[in-house]
Amino acid sequence: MKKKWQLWIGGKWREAKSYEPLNNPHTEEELTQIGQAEPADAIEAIVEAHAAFQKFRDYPAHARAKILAKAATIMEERSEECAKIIALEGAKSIRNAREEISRTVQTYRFSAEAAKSNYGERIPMDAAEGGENRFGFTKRTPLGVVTAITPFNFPFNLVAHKVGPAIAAGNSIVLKPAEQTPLSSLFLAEVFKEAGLPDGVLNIIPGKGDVLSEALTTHPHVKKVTFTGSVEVGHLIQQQAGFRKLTLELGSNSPFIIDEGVDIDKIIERSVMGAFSYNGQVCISIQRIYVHQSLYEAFLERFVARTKQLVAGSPMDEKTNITAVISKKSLERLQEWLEEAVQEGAKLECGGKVKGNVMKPAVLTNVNRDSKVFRNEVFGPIVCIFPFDTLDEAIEDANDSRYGLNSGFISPSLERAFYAAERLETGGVIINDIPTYRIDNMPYGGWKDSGVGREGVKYAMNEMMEEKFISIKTSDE
Ligand SMILES: NC(=O)c1ccc[n+]([C@@H]2O[C@H](COP(=O)([O-])OP(=O)(O)OC[C@H]3O[C@@H](n4cnc5c(N)ncnc54)[C@H](O)[C@@H]3O)[C@@H](O)[C@H]2O)c1
Ligand SMILES: O=C[C@H](O)CS(=O)(=O)O
Repeated sequence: MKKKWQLWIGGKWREAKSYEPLNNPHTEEELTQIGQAEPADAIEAIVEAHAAFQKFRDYPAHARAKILAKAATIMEERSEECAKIIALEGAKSIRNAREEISRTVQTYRFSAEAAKSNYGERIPMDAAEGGENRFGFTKRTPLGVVTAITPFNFPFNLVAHKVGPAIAAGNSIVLKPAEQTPLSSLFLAEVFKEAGLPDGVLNIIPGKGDVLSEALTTHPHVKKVTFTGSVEVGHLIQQQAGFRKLTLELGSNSPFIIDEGVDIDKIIERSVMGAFSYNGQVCISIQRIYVHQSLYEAFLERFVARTKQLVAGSPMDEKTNITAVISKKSLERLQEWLEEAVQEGAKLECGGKVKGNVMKPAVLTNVNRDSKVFRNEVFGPIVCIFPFDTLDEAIEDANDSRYGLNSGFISPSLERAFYAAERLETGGVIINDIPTYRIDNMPYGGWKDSGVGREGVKYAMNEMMEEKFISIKTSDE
């Protein structure tokens, strides 16, 4: 590991004015020092990106695809090294970290394919009087400089969901990674250099969000801002970005409905993983489980029993399920919300104890619907379980949220599945599985406060392009 990391601007490492230590959230040991970009560095990166775009916009699709495919292969070859980076800086269990890397490789491969599939539409001009002897079509063209601000929890793959589509479209990028997990992004400097990406197309400037936000969202060269993170910061960015194109991938408190007639033995493992994978620090983590009254007691008993078996330990240990949450601040908030929920009437069925920065996964029942663990996004190892009588009641409860990213519904009845799918107010409805399901080519994004726009490589790429209509008069007759 390098002793310190500089800023990656215009295809070169540049000295930062100041450096801050990056600590391992599990051991609290210092890993390295990270250069902190200032607004002037952000502007320099934007100017470099703008200059690089002037040539990169004309790179043919096959050349962009080749760079992306090569980057994917380099990452695949170095996948264990990448997984260790996530485990060290994000305290993600090494098994989950490996899964993230294998998805990241695929996200870059999807991006390589998307680069070659930028189709337009032929418009039937003669459908309107006056449209005879004209040929009309649409074409999508790149925007220019895209700025990307990313969260800590999937530091390779959620960055890939921005960098991959941006390069596929022919844009240039300035990336500001999360303060907690900058190493995963800085690693890309080497990967894309080796893959043949021209200097200046990808710039990486770690630093503080509030310090860099204005430059990244308001500079005249910036044509699109793509943000993944909390609702609170998303709203600030939306206010700053004005009329610029904007994608906001924000938080949620995902519901999972388990209908009558379901074989619960088949879903316990998946439900526990959906609630507690990466300590619940996943935007589509299961936060609220609604179980049909006829299954409630049995489900609760088995869910709690399996939760108690989860192994807490070091992220580097192959057996570990539960690790340190990302920061002390986050841990304190989780403890506060848990205590408050219990004071407001909830029953703590298991978990909640804290050792070091690790919280044992907590299961709550009888939760008051005004408690923060119900209303807000928990983003930690706490899940709430409720019984329901009728399907309408479960759907109404699931929709009782300001968020709407993914929901899950499981039922032996196709009719009830379609009924629920029509009525659940979320960007994705995952039938017969948990809401935590995502593959990287599916359209993905939120309703309500969970966001604006869609990712999932092809969808993100389309939102990083401008559509142009071209009409050609083919004859004077
Ligand atoms: N919908 C999705 O696809 C998705 C995916 C992952 C995470 N998330 C959400 O992200 C959140 C957790 O991640 P986090 O803690 O890193 O989120 P966060 O909002 O605290 O930080 C995200 C990014 O925003 C930056 N930032 C912070 N303050 C800023 C400001 N004032 N202006 C501009 N940028 C600022 C941070 O430095 C970081 O890079 C959760 O809410 C989670 O649900 C959503
Ligand atoms: O944290 C939210 C992520 O979008 C989940 S996933 O990595 O895309 O599955």
